[in-house]
Amino acid sequence: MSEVLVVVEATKEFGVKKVTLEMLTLARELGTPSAVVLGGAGAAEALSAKLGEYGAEKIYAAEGEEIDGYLVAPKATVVAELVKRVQPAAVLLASSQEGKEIAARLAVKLDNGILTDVVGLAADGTATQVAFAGSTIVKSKVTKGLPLVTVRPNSLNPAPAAATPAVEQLTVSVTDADKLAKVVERVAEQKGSRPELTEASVVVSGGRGVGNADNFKLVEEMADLLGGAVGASRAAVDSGYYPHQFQVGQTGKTVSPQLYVALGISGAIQHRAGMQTSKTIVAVNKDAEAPIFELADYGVVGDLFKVVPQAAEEIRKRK
Ligand SMILES: Cc1cc2nc3c(=O)[nH]c(=O)nc-3n(C[C@H](O)[C@H](O)[C@H](O)COP(=O)(O)OP(=O)(O)OC[C@H]3O[C@@H](n4cnc5c(N)ncnc54)[C@H](O)[C@@H]3O)c2cc1C
Repeated sequence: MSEVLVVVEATKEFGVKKVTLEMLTLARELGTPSAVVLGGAGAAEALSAKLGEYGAEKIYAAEGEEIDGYLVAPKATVVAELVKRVQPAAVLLASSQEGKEIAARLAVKLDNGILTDVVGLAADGTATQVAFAGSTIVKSKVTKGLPLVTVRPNSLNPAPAAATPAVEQLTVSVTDADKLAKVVERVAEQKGSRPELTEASVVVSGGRGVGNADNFKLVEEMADLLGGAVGASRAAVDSGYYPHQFQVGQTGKTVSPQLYVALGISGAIQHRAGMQTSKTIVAVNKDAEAPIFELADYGVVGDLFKVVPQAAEEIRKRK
């Protein structure tokens, strides 16, 4: 079976991201998964056990300052060279900011088609995407080159399938043009005990209806009760209620959890763009005409300051 390249997303603190495990699971249905690790020295060794646990038969590693010290351009160059050499059946990247940018550059370098935000990929290269607030399923195929797709996090359940990957170090030869944007400093994001927003299986988001920054405690409390992450609408972020890195939507993060709870959010199209593929959507809004109710599986028309404490109380009881 042909190789399927999976470009690994990982963090120093938490290791391999869940979306990578999803991509390895998907890759096993298409061919033989090979993980591509692009990072600092020793990254492949640190990640190999986890990648093997989810079926990576091989790990291609491009490591060191040439890769880690710059933004995405060197990564795209390395993956493009690898694709030309191994001629994989498909290339999978995460639908993250970085994954999409590498994929776009790859498509240009290889003169290849690209599909983003894919939630499924069949062995014949037919990709599934979800559009228009989840109301339309789109089936598409790359018509030029190989299936080059970015996979939306939380699209499938990662399943382990043990393998013992051999690690192959790649020779990194990047051009000066790849080094035009250098990383000068890295500051670790302050993280609490909550899951990462794009990886969480439960997201509780607050909008302008939450009223002020202090009231966001209510949103946080609900998220903690459900073991979820906190999100926010742009209006909430712009009003200073919650930090920008938690914004969900077109100009924020894309989430696709099992459960999305929208508190005091109207459901503007730009907000929907970031959460419409959530499996179950619950909305609390005092306006029965709010567009979020067109999308919600369960809706409560009411004042969130009355509804949320009651819901929290009930969840606590059932716990
Ligand atoms: C180019 C562009 C990009 C954008 N990108 C994004 C994006 O990434 N993410 C995003 O979210 N938006 C984005 N927006 C903004 C978007 O259009 C909306 O303005 C925004 O989503 C509205 O946020 P909201 O629903 O919190 O606020 P509002 O639209 O003001 O809605 C607040 C809601 O809270 C309800 N409410 C008020 N008080 C209570 C209460 N006590 N209890 C219950 N309900 C209550 C109201 O009935 C109302 O429906 C973008 C806009 C543009 C033009």
